[in-house]
Amino acid sequence: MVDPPDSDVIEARSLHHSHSGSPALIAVSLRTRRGEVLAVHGPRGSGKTTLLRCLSGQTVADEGEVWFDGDPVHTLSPLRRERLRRERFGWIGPEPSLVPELTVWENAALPLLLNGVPHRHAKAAAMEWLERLDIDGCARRRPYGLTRAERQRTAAARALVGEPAVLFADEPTAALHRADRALLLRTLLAAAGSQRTTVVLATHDTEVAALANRTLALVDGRLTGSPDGTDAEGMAACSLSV
Ligand SMILES: Nc1ncnc2c1ncn2[C@@H]1O[C@H](COP(=O)(O)OP(=O)(O)OP(=O)(O)O)[C@@H](O)[C@H]1O
Repeated sequence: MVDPPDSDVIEARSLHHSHSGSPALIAVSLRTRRGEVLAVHGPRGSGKTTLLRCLSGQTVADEGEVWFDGDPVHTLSPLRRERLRRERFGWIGPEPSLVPELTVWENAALPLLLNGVPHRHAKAAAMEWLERLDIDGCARRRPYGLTRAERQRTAAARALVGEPAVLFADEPTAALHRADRALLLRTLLAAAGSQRTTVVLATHDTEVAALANRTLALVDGRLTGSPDGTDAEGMAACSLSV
């Protein structure tokens, strides 16, 4: 076996994955570094969601390896992978999937509450993120009746509240208007900078991908260009005007 990586937060080695016999990922290898924003850019159906699910341990690829901070993810039991996801990773998808019975702050605090953090601390942390996302005014409401942008901001707070080592963001702004996109992206990227959270951002939007430190292009399940993604330098130049 090849030595485990030491300084990379996430490393994927030669991932292959098929859905019902149809290949979605073909020999995908990549590395992330702590605190960087890595965009995986590709058209619809190119395999971005499948890749993020494999990297985050939601799916075990048919072949290949995923490592997190020097430890294998692909060999963990489903229970250990679930725990890893809950404790070290955050996830935000294109559609805000909130628990309808819980209030906005309870939804945002959920990862902490599930990890046994005392109620008072969990609420304070959730309120802080809701404030950063300018949705604290809705904290006591339930998701029903909120706009899609408000629900997505709540989902973003939930993804960030546990200060994850890695935030997986799968088309997080695809369903939002331009102004809402800017706030969400600004907050995600600021969080990455302030708490050294690594962000793996899947997007079909070149403007969004341009905000990342590095961009990898995924086409028909294959990464094009180098696995180190030396093809793009984004963040410093970005205007965050998306
Ligand atoms: N559960 C599934 N069952 C069967 N095929 C699937 C499944 N999930 C994805 N696929 C197929 O695998 C390929 C890659 O899909 P994936 O969702 O990973 O791509 P994507 O780049 O995230 O696309 P999108 O931006 O539309 O979400 C597509 O051809 C898709 O139709």
